[in-house]
Amino acid sequence: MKVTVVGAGNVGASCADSISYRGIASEVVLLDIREGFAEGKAMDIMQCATNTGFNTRVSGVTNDYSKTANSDVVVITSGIPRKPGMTREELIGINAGIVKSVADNVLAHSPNAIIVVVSNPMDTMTYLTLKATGLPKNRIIGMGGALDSSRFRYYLSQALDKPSNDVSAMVIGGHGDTTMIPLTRLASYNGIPVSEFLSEEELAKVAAATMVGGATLTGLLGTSAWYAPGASVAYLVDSILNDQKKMIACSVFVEGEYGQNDICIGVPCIIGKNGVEQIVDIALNDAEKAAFAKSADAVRNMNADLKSVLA
Ligand SMILES: NC(=O)c1ccc[n+]([C@@H]2O[C@H](COP(=O)([O-])OP(=O)(O)OC[C@H]3O[C@@H](n4cnc5c(N)ncnc54)[C@H](O)[C@@H]3O)[C@@H](O)[C@H]2O)c1
Ligand SMILES: O=C(O)C[C@H](O)C(=O)O
Repeated sequence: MKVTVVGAGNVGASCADSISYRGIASEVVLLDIREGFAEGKAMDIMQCATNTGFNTRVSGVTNDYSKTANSDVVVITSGIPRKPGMTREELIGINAGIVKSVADNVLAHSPNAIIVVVSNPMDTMTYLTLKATGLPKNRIIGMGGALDSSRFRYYLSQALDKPSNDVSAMVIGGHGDTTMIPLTRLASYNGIPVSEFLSEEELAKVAAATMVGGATLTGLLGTSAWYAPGASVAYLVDSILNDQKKMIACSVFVEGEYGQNDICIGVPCIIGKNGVEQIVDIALNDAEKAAFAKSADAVRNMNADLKSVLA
């Protein structure tokens, strides 16, 4: 199985590293516009093979899409990241043009690929990719919820002082500092509601930390995060290529689910060889419904800025 990762920067390279380290695909192509950069990242990753024991072939190319031909999955990470103090939404001006041209190039060489969109503002870039390519909605998946959910589980595990893998929790809604919805009511520690162990105040703190998880890391690092984003993409790609049918919160095109239409937003999805195989439309309580409607409005407003790119 072949995966192309467009953008060999922090997230793209980390994603290629995670996919090859875990043997998820037989071939990974990294593509970047910076001369020699993807080639260098690919060579560095390949030189891990004997120490970590993987057999994935990783190669890098400078803007040569012919080398990406017939990819099963294409991950788009090209574009600029935010700096401390910025929101993801501020990246739209530069990233929309990049993502659109990349999506056109990708499709010309891999007409059957499933596309995973990572570039920010991710929900809007996912919507743009869907509209610009005209691909069926099951083949365009925005990655954000997998990362936000892993951060939610991390913060819960810190508050519980227990391992993250014993915690089950999901974040839905937009992938933005104010649009994420950590589903605290449904989070559990080994099947037991977390509210049995943490006070309302502690849970509110965990939810707030989750929502600004990306901003916190950007403040510490000077640019946005990459290890957990790369690993989250690999987790999603694994479910596609190996038809695992995992339930993962992804930004997908909704048509009536959660009371919304004509936007891409984070909802629980069954992810398998056909991409998005099902949207799991669970019953939210009134507060969660209100939060989802507000999040959807913000995502919809952002999409309005795409008019000139999609014209
Ligand atoms: N969805 C998420 O959960 C999530 C997580 C982390 C980062 N991101 C986003 O991913 C994007 C990349 O972040 P990063 O930290 O890897 O940035 P980065 O600057 O390290 O890497 C971006 C790379 O894209 C390349 N690039 C730019 N234009 C290109 C084009 N037209 N074709 C091919 N490559 C091109 C650049 O040369 C660069 O190497 C940002 O928009 C960031 O906000 C999203
Ligand atoms: O925070 C960012 O800007 C990057 C990414 O969306 C993240 O959540 O790490």
